[in-house]
Amino acid sequence: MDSVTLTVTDGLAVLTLNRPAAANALDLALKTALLDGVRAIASDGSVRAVLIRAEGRNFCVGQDLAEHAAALAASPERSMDTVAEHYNPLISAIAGLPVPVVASVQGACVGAGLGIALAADVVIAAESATFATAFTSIGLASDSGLTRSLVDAIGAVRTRAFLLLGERISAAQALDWGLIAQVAPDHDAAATAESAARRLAAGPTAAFAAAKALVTASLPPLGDALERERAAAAPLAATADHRGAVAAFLDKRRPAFTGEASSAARKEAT
Ligand SMILES: CCCCCCCCCCCCC/C=C/C(=O)SCCNC(=O)CCNC(=O)[C@H](O)C(C)(C)COP(=O)(O)OP(=O)(O)OC[C@H]1O[C@@H](n2cnc3c(N)ncnc32)[C@H](O)[C@@H]1OP(=O)(O)O
Repeated sequence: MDSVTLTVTDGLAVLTLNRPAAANALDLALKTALLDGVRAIASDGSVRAVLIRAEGRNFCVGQDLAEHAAALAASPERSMDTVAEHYNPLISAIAGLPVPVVASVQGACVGAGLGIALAADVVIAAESATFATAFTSIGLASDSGLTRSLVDAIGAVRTRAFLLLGERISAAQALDWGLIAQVAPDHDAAATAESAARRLAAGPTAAFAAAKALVTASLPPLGDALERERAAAAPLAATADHRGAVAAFLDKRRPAFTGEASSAARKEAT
């Protein structure tokens, strides 16, 4: 089964995460296929709007932690290479598309899955959808551009709390915070998102591109945030807190954090 499907009809590209049995957890195959899909869309001049959606109960639960545990065991330092090789290029490619991008979210939208959704322009969620950052719960800080997209959407104070407390919020709360554009009944959400994307695909594409570019120019550079997140990830991957939290998740038990400083923090302190 393909990790991703991509169709283009009447100017609308529909990119589907297709790993429902794993809650669309991002393994190497899915990350690679997503990046290839967005790059194919970027080079297809016939595309006038994009819909990012997912098969199954959950939109995306972020990095596949089983795969990550194996990478950590092999080489903690190298385990974060995927941030530079996959996550950062993927978020940049989505955010850099000159056409309107709609994300249709159901179920859990977590971690890098939240980063993917917020790289879109319009997020339309099913009322039972939930949103979480999850990073600090596994001893990481943040990635997928969320330190820019969250601050842009909900402000730095709420972003800090969202990252530090690791709470899981409802679609209604996300709408109230200004994190997403619309909430629709569960039975209607996918159709609502597709209808919005089809409307955009039939709209004034040049004007949409200009509007996107103007808003982007008013924000801090996404690339800077992605680079800071990448630099922060590797030292954290080497901490016992991170390794222990990933193991605890896979063992379905609560992690016990020691609070040790990362090697980078230790170096800075000396
Ligand atoms: C060859 C090279 C390979 C290199 C690979 C290296 C990887 C490097 C990683 C880089 C890290 C930086 C980038 C990080 C990106 C991130 O996204 S970090 C955040 C990762 N995501 C999480 O931590 C979320 C963990 N999951 C949860 O918190 C909860 O599951 C949930 C999403 C809030 C949903 O909760 P709930 O509704 O209660 O369902 P659950 O029962 O918990 O889960 C359902 C099943 O899905 C499985 N699952 C959920 N999340 C993941 C995941 N991220 N990875 C793998 N599997 C996941 C969960 O285990 C359940 O499975 P079953 O028990 O089999 O039903």
